Amino acid sequence: MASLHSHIDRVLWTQDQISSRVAELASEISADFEASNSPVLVGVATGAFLFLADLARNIDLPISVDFVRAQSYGSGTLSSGVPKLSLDLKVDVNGRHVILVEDIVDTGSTLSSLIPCLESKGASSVSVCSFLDKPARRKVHFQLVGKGKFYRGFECLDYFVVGYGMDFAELYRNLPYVGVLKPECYK
Ligand SMILES: O=P(O)(O)OC[C@H]1O[C@H](OP(=O)(O)OP(=O)(O)O)[C@H](O)[C@@H]1O
Ligand code: HPA
Ligand SMILES: [Mg+2]
Repeated sequence: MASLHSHIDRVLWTQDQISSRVAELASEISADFEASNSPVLVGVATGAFLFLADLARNIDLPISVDFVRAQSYGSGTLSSGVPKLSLDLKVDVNGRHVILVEDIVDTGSTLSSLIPCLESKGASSVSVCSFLDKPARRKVHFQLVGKGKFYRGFECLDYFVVGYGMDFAELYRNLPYVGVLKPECYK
């Protein structure tokens, strides 16, 4: 049977490169907050699930973890521009520092919709930690107010990438590295 890996044209970040960068991001976050006022990591499902799990395990603070859901890509490679959001948090973020954890910032519309929602729930700051940032595709520039900070793992060139949580048509999220599919697999 053909391997999942045979669908990949090019690996952009290997498993080792990912784990060392995630550890660096976690150290930066650990240094930026006090244990007495530690952040809530809010993962944006589904794409952030692996990054959130790895990041959280490397943070040396008593953090809380929760999820929101956002969907704007469906089964293609283009954003609808209007993310469907589900914001049913279990953790009360009122008066807490929130870090929104994303797999990728692409057009910016998902974060531009989510950040004001977290602010309106009373978060004392909203930061973003995204594994990838693809500035070449940006259409909406998200704003971080006050102490909000943008942590980013790697800058991504203008490729539609898969792996480490990121999908094409709900597949390939389980690849432990990030790569680009062979052209025939995007059909
Ligand atoms: O900056 P943007 O253009 O808004 O793109 C980024 C968002 O798109 C992807 O989610 P998607 O909507 O595909 O849902 P998923 O997380 O379930 O894959 C990705 O996980 C980010 O959440
Ligand atoms: O490049 C991407 N890959 C997978 N999902 C995405 N969502 C936004 N951009 C991407
Ligand atoms: Mg997502």
